[in-house]
Amino acid sequence: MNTTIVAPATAMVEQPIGIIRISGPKASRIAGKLIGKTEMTPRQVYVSGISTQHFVDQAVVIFFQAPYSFTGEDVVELQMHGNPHLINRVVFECIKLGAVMANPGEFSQRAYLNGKLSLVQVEAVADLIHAKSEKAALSASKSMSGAFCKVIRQLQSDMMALRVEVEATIDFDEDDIPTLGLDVLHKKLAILIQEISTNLSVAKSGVLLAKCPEVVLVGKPNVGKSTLMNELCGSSVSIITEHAGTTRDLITRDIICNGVALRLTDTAGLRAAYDPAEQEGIERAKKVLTDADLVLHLSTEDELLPIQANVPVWRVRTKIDLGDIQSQGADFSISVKTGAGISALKSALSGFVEGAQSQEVPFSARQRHIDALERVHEVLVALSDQVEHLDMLADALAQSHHYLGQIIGETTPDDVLGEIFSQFCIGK
Ligand SMILES: Nc1nc2c(c(=O)[nH]1)N(C=O)[C@@H](CNc1ccc(C(=O)N[C@@H](CCC(=O)O)C(=O)O)cc1)CN2
Ligand SMILES: Nc1nc2c(ncn2[C@@H]2O[C@H](COP(=O)(O)OP(=O)(O)OP(=O)(O)O)[C@@H](O)[C@H]2O)c(=O)[nH]1
Ligand SMILES: [Mg+2]
Repeated sequence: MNTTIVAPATAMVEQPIGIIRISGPKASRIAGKLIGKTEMTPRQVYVSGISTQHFVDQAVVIFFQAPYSFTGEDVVELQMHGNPHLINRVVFECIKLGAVMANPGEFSQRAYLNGKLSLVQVEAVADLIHAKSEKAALSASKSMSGAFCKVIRQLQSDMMALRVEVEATIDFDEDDIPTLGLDVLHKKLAILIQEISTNLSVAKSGVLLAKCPEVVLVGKPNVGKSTLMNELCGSSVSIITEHAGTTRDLITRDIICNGVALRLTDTAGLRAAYDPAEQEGIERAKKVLTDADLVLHLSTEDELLPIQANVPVWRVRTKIDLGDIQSQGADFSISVKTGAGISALKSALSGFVEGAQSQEVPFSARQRHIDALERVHEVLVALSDQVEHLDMLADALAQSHHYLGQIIGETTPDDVLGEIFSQFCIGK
C-alpha cells in the first residue's frame, strides 16, 4: 500500500465542480507541485491556480494528513471546474508525478484496510450512492453510520458469552453436569436464535427496500404461467401453446404494475422431465425460486406441488372459466381468458411491493449478509434441541462467530473482498 492513487471522485461529465482525489504518501508532494507550494497545512482550504505546463484551472484544494482522512492516508482533494478534459489532464499530470490510477473501489478499500470503515460500512456507502429511493438511501446511511455493524458485533459478543458458559459446563465431569445448567444453556441458545432471526428479517427488508422485488411464476406445466406472464407484461414475451412443457428458459421482464416496478420471471413447468433441455429449464426454475421475493404458485387443481421457498408463496388458481372448479385454499382465482380476478391479483402485487418498500428499515443489508445470517441460524437451530452435546455446541458457536465475522470483514476471504470492491465505481 505504498502507492499513491488518483482518480476523479465525480462523474466525467460537464458539471459545475469536479473533484479529483489523491491518496497515499506522495499525495501532498504531487498536489504541491500542481499548485506551486512546497508545504501544505492540513485542513486548510487553499484557493489556488493549478498548472501542468500551463495554467489549467483555478481550484479549491484541501490536504487531509494521515491518519485523519477518509482513507487513513494522506489525501488531497482538488476541486476544479467540472470539465472532463481538464480533469483528465490533471489526473494524468498526477500520474506523471508518481501517482497511479486508482482501481474501482480502491479509496474505500484503503479506508477498510486502515480500519476507518468496516466492510458493511463500505458496502453501505456503495449502496447509498446507488440507492433508487430516498428510503433506500436513508437506510443505507444508517448502515454506513454503523447500525448494522453494531448489531453483528452484539450478536458476536452474545455468542462468545454463551460459548464461555458452554466451555465451563464441559469442564464438569460428564455424569455431574447439573440438569439446571443444561436448561439454562437451552434457554440462552433459544434467545440467541431469536435475536438472529429478528435481525435476519430486518436485513431481508433492508435488501428488499433497495432492489426491485422479484416475483416468480411457478407450477406444473400447462397451468397458464406464460399466459399470466404475458398478461402482466402487456405483451407476448413468452411462447404459449396448448402443449405441456412449452417454456424452458427463464423469461424475465421488468414491469410496472399499477405504478410500481417489479421484476417478473416465467419458468418451465415443474414435472419429472426426460428431455435434457426441459430438465435444465426445471433446474433453473428451482434455482430462481430461491432468489425470489415472492412466489406465485399457479395451479388448476387443489393439490399443489411442494415448493421450497423461504419467501411468501401465493396460491393462484388458474383457468377458472373452465367449469365448476372449486378454488379451495387458493389466495387468488383467475382466468386470463375472461379477465376474472386479474385486477385483484395486480392490486395485491403492487400492494406487496409498496408494503415492502414503505417500511422504515433500521439498517440496509446485502444478500451476502443474509446468506451468512441464514447459515448461522441453521447451524444453531440444528443444535437447539441437543444442547447436551456440549462439544458440538461450542464448535457451532465458534463457527457462527466466524460466519458473522465474514459479514463485517474480520474473517472475509480475499476473493470475496476482491469481488466486493471490484463492483465499486472508479474514484469511490
Ligand atoms: N469533498 C468530499 N466530500 C465528501 C467525501 C469526500 O471524501 N470528499 N466523502 C467521502 O466518502 C463523504 C464524507 N465522508 C468522509 C468521511 C471521513 C472523512 C475524514 O477525513 N475522516 C477523518 C477525519 C474525521 C474528522 O475530522 O472528524 C478520519 O476519520 O480520521 C472525510 C469525509 C461525502 N462527502
Ligand atoms: N381456458 C383457459 N385457458 C387458458 C387460460 N390461461 C391459459 N390457458 C391455456 O392453457 C394452455 C397453456 O398455457 P401456458 O401459458 O402456455 O401454460 P404454462 O404454464 O406456461 O405451460 P408450460 O410453459 O408448459 O409450463 C394454453 O393453451 C393457454 O391458452 C385461461 O385462463 N383459461
Ligand atoms: Mg410456459
